[in-house]
Amino acid sequence: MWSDIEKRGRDALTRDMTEMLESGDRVGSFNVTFGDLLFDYSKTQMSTDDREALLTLARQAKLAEKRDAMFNGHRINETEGRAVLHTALRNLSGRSIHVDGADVMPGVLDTLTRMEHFAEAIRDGSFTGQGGAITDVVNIGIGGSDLGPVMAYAALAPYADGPRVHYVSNVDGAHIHDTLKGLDPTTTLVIVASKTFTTIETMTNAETAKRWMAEQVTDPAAQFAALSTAADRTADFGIDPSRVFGFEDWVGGRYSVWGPIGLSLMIAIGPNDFRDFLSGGHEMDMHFCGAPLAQNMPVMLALTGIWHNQGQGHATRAVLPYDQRLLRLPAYLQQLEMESNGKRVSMDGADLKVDSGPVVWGEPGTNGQHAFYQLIHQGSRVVPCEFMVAARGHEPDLAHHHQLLVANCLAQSEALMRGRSLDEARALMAAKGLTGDELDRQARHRVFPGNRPSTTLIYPQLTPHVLGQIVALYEHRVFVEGVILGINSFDQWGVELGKELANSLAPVLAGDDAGADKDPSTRALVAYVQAHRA
Ligand SMILES: O=P(O)(O)OC[C@H]1O[C@H](O)[C@H](O)[C@@H](O)[C@@H]1O
Repeated sequence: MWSDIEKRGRDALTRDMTEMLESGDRVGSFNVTFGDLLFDYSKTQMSTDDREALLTLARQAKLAEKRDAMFNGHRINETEGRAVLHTALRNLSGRSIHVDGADVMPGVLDTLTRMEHFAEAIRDGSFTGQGGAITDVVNIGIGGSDLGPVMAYAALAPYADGPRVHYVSNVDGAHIHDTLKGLDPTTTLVIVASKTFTTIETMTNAETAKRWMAEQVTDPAAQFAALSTAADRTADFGIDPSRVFGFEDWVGGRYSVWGPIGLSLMIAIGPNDFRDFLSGGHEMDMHFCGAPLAQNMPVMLALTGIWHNQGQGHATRAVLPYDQRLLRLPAYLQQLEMESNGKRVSMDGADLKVDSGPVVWGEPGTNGQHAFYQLIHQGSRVVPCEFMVAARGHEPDLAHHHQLLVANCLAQSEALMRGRSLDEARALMAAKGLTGDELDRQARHRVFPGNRPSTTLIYPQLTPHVLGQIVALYEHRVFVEGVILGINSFDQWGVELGKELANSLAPVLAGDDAGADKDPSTRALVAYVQAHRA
């Protein structure tokens, strides 16, 4: 089956997308609408037959069964023996969900209610710091305990009417130093967000924040809250259980923004808007579970990804939101997609027969246009581009900005597809008065090969509800790609080795260990640091 997809994908590389669009009702057929969203994948080289083959691939991978197993709490994360139920965190339907016979929903909803009371108390000033109402919230976390709330807080800035929220993730002291500088410890709430409550970066930053607060506050722990699955460790840190919001091991870190890890977002935008975010995600869940595969947005987004990556051999994918407030979405999706599907063995431990998930990268438009789009248009490698844009912004007075933004977004996908031929480039140079060899040479630099694929996701406006739909769309896309690749999208063993070696290097850097087991290159780098750090 893979050989068929690979052959189809490679054969299609020379197929003319412009011609494909002219024939039949490709525009009407190569898109999916759901709720507020329109996903257009007509500017690709995928034919109707190819799409059928991809759908067959999905069916052969038992996609529907595996999807149902996830939603029904089966332990599909086999290498960690865990269920995968981030969808329960946004299940506002009243449906119960069982893990090993026990309904998890009462616990989920109870925690949601506790979060809402706490968020409201901060927002209305009934919970105060030792110097008065909370003005600033500092969320300390990394990876999944950071990227989701960071991304969503920026995305939903128009809805933020609570205290300011700041995010500290990096163990680099510069991050916490620059964040705390200028904050008043007596009116700051620190949230320590860590599923495991052992992550070295987070615990180091949390201790530093506690010392900072202790300089001016008699009871620093009273201005700390914790989000974690490890209640015992939060207690050891000194955080009162009334400000600990727990979750279960069936919430993966990179899928955790919907639950307690989203507390900073909830404090910023308020519980009602947070519920809108959840309901957007939940609607996408219902769509994913109910829509036929060919009209299923996550499925078609995933199959387009498989087509471009494994089928056509394009090793990267660019995510290009024409939405400045989605500036952290590419980083969020890097964790979601690459930590989930960057794996070279299948569920049973055998080597994958095809490449694992692609390298994901991107920046908001229009900024990227003035930076890396050169390569996207004229480089020798093809980069499938995933554009996204809102029909309207949040600034009615600046509607002309938004119109320019949308025009640029649509123009880029048009330019990628259309390109500019040598004849067209020659005509341009002739019009400038060039002739002979000079005309030819200058024209060649101005050729755009075109026929480069892209997809576009359009939504009316970036509301909490729409953001919920988009994030859940991408989560399920990752799931579908993982199922088709036959891998476990829910573990992350690939991050462990570096952590272990960092732990063993710390005493070497400190000079307490000679580092005899380290390679010559690493020893030389250590020696450099030791010589220059004084
Ligand atoms: O939430 P924590 O337990 O602190 O984990 C934070 C992050 O670190 C780990 O190394 C994983 O790579 C991430 O998936 C996780 O989100």
